[in-house]
Amino acid sequence: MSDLRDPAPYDALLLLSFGGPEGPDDVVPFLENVTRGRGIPKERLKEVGQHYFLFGGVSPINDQNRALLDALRKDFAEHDLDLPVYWGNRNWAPYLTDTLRDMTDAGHRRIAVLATSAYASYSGCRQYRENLADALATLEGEGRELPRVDKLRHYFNHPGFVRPMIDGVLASLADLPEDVRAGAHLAFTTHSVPTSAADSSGPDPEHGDGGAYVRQHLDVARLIADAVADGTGVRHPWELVYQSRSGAPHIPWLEPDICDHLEALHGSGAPAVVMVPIGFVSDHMEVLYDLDTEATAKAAELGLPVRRSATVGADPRFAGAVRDLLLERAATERGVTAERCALGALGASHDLCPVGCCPARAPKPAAAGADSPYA
Ligand SMILES: CC1=C(CCC(=O)O)c2cc3nc(cc4[nH]c(cc5[nH]c(cc1n2)c(C)c5CCC(=O)O)c(CCC(=O)O)c4C)C(CCC(=O)O)=C3C
Ligand SMILES: [Fe+2]
Repeated sequence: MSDLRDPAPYDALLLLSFGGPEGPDDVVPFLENVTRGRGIPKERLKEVGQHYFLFGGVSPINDQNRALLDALRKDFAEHDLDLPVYWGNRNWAPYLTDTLRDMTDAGHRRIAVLATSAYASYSGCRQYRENLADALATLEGEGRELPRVDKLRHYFNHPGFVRPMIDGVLASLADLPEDVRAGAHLAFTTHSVPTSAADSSGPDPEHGDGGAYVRQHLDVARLIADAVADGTGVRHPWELVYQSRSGAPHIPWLEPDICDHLEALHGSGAPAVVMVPIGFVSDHMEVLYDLDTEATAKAAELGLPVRRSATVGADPRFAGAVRDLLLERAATERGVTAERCALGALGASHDLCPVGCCPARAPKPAAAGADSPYA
């Protein structure tokens, strides 16, 4: 086996995700897990609970992760990569702490972690690192010898993440009525976060003006828009907009919201819109409710033709990207130089979050970064 196909020092991969309810009885306890200590207004929680109840209390995220696990295992098997893949969540079963305990007891000592969030931000990166630190602290308290966990770098600009989304936009454009297709706008959407969280996202030198969070999304949006122009011969106007705002109304969050944006586009004469959820790795509830239900109803009310393009989900190219990220990091840990695949203007992201990367409002221990209390 050539060096660059060797997973050592890693002996397992952990897929780390958000988790979601699997039935009506799970919805309230799930929301309590998500919002513990986060100061989200009760009204907002009731409203979000309704989104889940509309879908029988089942979030799509768990099945999406099961499909990704299958795709990863298939990809690893096809590439003679003999590495077990586990799954643990922040907010619902299988819980991260339980999975990490199982992994430790199975003898895994060096674990690579893939979070189902592609970009820098407190919610998308440091919060997962805090969850890893919490889980390690629990296992330490139980007297276990701790494994080392390394979080794989951000993959927003990895070709295996970007290319399936380009195909998705091309498919959505082709699905629009021909008379409105050429004039269609592309509305790239991501999760809104407080502007203070956006401004402090990424390493310190990238703070300010939306931080790494906004810059990374703009880079992906531009990449997709350029590739779509190459593919269709039409340069579709595009914008980066936001969705799924929560929090108190007096706190500023990233804007404009997708629904306001659809209204503005309609008012300025745009004939059609493709909504492109670049901020989401798979069809989360935010995609099914906020885009496919709410924003699509808004567009229907306006008489504006819209389509929502596919998320990456379990696309085999994404599974290949995960293998690539893992082998790249493994080589780096062994002191071997590996190619760091990245499209766009920003280059490959760092392996280890530096001190002060995506800071929390209330500092807590976070694993798998330069400020980790663990080895
Ligand atoms: C940046 C970001 C991502 C993308 C990165 C990533 O994927 O990790 C993300 C993902 C997700 N967010 C999710 C669900 C929720 N997020 C909430 C609340 C919040 N999200 C925030 C940010 C993000 N969230 C923020 C700043 C808050 C405010 C409170 C806080 O600062 O923590 C709430 C509380 C109710 C509400 O306020 O909406 C819920 C229920 C689900 C599961 C969906 C499903 O079931 O399919 C997923 C994948
Ligand atoms: Fe969220």
